[in-house]
Amino acid sequence: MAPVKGPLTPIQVENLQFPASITSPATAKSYFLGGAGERGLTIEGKFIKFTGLGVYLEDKTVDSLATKWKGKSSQELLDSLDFYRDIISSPSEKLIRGSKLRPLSGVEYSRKVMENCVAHMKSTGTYGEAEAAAIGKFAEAFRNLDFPPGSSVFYRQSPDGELGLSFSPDDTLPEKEAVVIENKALSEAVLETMIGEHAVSPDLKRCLAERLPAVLNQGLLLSGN
Ligand SMILES: O=C(/C=C/c1ccc(O)cc1)c1c(O)cc(O)cc1O
Repeated sequence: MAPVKGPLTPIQVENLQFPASITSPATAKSYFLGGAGERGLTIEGKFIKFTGLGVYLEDKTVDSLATKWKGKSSQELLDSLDFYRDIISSPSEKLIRGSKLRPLSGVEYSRKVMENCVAHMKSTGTYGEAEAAAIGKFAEAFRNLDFPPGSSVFYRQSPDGELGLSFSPDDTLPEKEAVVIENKALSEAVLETMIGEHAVSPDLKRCLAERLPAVLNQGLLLSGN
């Protein structure tokens, strides 16, 4: 397939801007913005938005998704758990940005992410000793951190199972990763908990389903960064 071109735009989630593309300062690898959305919790009957999540994909992800999903409508994609599972397991790198809308401590934030990841891995029978150790490493990476509004966590997921974590005071991708955790089940679980069966951001799922048909059908033209 030719280099992807099409009408991909940046996305705003509350006051957070997610640019239409990101280039890694470490590897010069570029990713396009598949979708972005809010993650909130209902507390005492009120929906409170805590984070904005953006999923960045490599151009070659489009090729791997196109065979099965080209020509499908947004509603068909939204209704297909397999579509999201194919994004999660596609043989390409994904970069996820989780930016804070409200202050959260590293412990508070990571506890929620870990709870969901462990629940998912247990439900699929992939949670064993190696995964428990990987979760320990994940907790340790967040232990002494604080996230003011606007600060970000970047998750780099490689197809061979690396999970790279970077922490940024703003929306810029740091040159150096803080930690790399080698565990495929955990690496995939992070994205699964965001866009999979029990997704913490239905808004992000909807956004991916709305944007990707144009990319799958016409290719990508990054604009308005
Ligand atoms: O975004 C979150 C977690 C947000 C959050 C909100 C309120 C708290 O007291 C703690 C954390 C998130 C995520 O990005 C990914 C995931 O799998 C689960 C989450 O909860």
